[in-house]
Amino acid sequence: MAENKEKRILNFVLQNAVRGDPQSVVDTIDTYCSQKEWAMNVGDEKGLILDKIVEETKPSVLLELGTYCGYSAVRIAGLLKPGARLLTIEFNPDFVAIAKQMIEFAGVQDKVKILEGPSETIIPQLKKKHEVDTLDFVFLDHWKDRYLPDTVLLLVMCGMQRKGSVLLADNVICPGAPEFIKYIRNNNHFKCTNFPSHLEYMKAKDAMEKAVFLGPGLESMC
Ligand SMILES: CCCNc1ncnc2c1ncn2[C@@H]1O[C@H](/C=C/CNC(=O)c2cc(-c3ccc(F)cc3)cc(O)c2O)[C@H](C)[C@H]1O
Ligand SMILES: [Mg+2]
Repeated sequence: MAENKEKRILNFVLQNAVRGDPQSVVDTIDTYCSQKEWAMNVGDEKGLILDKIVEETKPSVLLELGTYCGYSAVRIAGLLKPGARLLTIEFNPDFVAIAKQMIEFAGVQDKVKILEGPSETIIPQLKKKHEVDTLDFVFLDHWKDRYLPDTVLLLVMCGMQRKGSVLLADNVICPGAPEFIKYIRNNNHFKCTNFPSHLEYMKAKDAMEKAVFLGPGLESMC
């Protein structure tokens, strides 16, 4: 297998983190990516915002779009109550392989299921194939121009958002997700909150956007 950055991150974790300890895996990735090679993990600063929102939402069924190396999947899984589960979608098989090993090393494999494939194919399968009724929490961190189409897909699938379910989007400043932001802030079925922060491991400004679904209006009753 080609030696690449993601493989080096995984190997650094396997050699330096504490097996079965999600926080140790997260801290070890942050150490590597801040000192050796930058990578697009949500990181330690925005990670604290993610932690707080997951903890206050107390979700049972969660979805992540864009697993990459599994950093946020491990971070989120470490906060989940017994029985809660995270589904994470990733279409690059090399990253699926990396994330699988990262998740298993962290000992959270019973809470996290990686769904391999493009989100636009997997999302319509969530109800029937993956027994998802509604989603309590969705973390958007995949290609930024896919945030909006996938949010609409999740809504259109009906029941994918119950009253109070939370969407959290990374990178709404850097690289930015302007179409998503324009849509979600103008949609009166969502209550939006912006969380200013910084790009992972850098000084550049970034932010996360939280959007709480207020429930379907009559016009969108399915
Ligand atoms: C079309 C298929 C869609 N459906 C899909 N279905 C399944 N999986 C998908 C889909 N689309 C993408 N993925 C996977 O998700 C991951 C992609 C993650 C993307 N993240 C960024 O681009 C980013 C950039 C920067 C950044 C900031 C500043 C810079 F200077 C440089 C970079 C920072 C950040 O925090 C960032 O998260 C993974 C690599 C990719 O295979
Ligand atoms: Mg990101």
